Amino acid sequence: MSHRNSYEDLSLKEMGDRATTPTYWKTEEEWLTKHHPSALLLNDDDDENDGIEGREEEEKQRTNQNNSLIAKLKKQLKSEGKQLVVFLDYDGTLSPIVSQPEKAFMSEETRRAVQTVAKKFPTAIVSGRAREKVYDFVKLDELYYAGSHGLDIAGPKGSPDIDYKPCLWAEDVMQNVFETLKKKLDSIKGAVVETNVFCVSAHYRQCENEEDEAEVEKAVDEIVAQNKDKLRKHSGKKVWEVKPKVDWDKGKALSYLLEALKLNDRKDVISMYLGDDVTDEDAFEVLRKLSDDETQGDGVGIVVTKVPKQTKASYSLRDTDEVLQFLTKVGNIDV
Ligand SMILES: O=P(O)(O)OC[C@H]1O[C@H](O[C@H]2O[C@H](CO)[C@@H](O)[C@H](O)[C@H]2O)[C@H](O)[C@@H](O)[C@@H]1O
Repeated sequence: MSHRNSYEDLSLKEMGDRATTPTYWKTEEEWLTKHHPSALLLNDDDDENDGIEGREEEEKQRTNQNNSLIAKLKKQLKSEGKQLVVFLDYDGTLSPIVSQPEKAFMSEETRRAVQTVAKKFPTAIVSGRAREKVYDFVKLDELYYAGSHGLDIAGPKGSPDIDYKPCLWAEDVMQNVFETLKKKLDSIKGAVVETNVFCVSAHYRQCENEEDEAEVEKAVDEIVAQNKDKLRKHSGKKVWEVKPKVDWDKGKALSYLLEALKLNDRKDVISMYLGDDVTDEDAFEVLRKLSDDETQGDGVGIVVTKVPKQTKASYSLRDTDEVLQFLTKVGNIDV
C-alpha cells in the first residue's frame, strides 16, 4: 500500500509559481541570537576571528556546543521520554567528497554507526542521488530512503507502508534530459552526466579548465531554457542539478516522512538532520520552523562544513570524521 497522507501527486498544473529556490534570510543573526547564540560563530566573518587564537576559541566553543547537544539529547531521550528521528544526507556527510561520483563510498565504521543509530531511532537517508543508487552505497535495509532530492521515498526493505514518488511524470522527462546532456557534453573532457531518475546531475569537478566548466553550465542552461515550464537548475558542489520544477525539496521530504511515521505535530519528537550542501538548507529551514513553533517538537539542524558559511543549521561538524564521531555518540545514548 502506498502511503499518501495529506500529500498528493504534484501534477504539471501545480508547477510554475509554486516552484521554489532556496531563499537566503535577512534575519539570520536575529534568529540565532535568540535561539542558538553559539551558532553565530558560523556566520561571523569579522577580522577579529581571523587570528589563530580566534579560530582556536571558535573551535573550542563549537566542540562545547556539540558536547552540550549530546548531553541535552541524553536527558531528553532518557529522563524526559522524548523520541529522536534522524535524517542524514549522503555525499559530503556520510561519505567524503571525491572526484568520481561513482566512488563515493562510506566507511565500514560509518555504516556500523548509522546502523546502531537506526536500531534505536527511526533513521532516513535523504539524498540527491537516485534512491537505489544511494541504497547501494549505504546497504542498510533498516533505513528509510528519500532519493532524487526527496522525489522518491521508501520505507525499510520489506515494509511496503511508505512508497511515495510525488512527481512520477519527471522520470521520462529526466531520461530525455540525461540523454541530451550526455550527447552535448560527450566531447568535454571531465564532464560527467549522472542520472538520478527524477533528477540529473551535470558534474564539472573533473573538468580541466574554466572554459569547459562554462560549457557544462551552458548545456544545462540551454536544456532548462527549452523546458522552462518543467525544469529548473540548482547548484551543488561542482555540479549543476536539473530537477523537475515542482514545489518539493529535501525539507518537504523530511516533513512527509515525519507525517508518514506519525511523528509530526508532536512536542515529544526531536527531529535531527545532518547535511553539507545547499539542498540540505531546505531541511534545516523546516527544522528551524519546528523549533520556533511551541506546539511542535525540537528541530536540530547540523551542517557539515570546514569553513564558516551562512546556514539555517544551528550546529556544525567539520567533516565526515566528525560526523562519524557524532553519530557514534548518538548511537551510544542509552534509551
Ligand atoms: O544530497 P547528496 O547525497 O549530498 O547528493 C548530492 C549530489 O552528490 C553527488 O555529487 C557530489 O559528490 C560527488 C562524490 O563525492 C562529487 O564528485 C561531486 O562533485 C559532488 O557534487 C552525486 O554524484 C550527485 O548526483 C548528487 O546529486
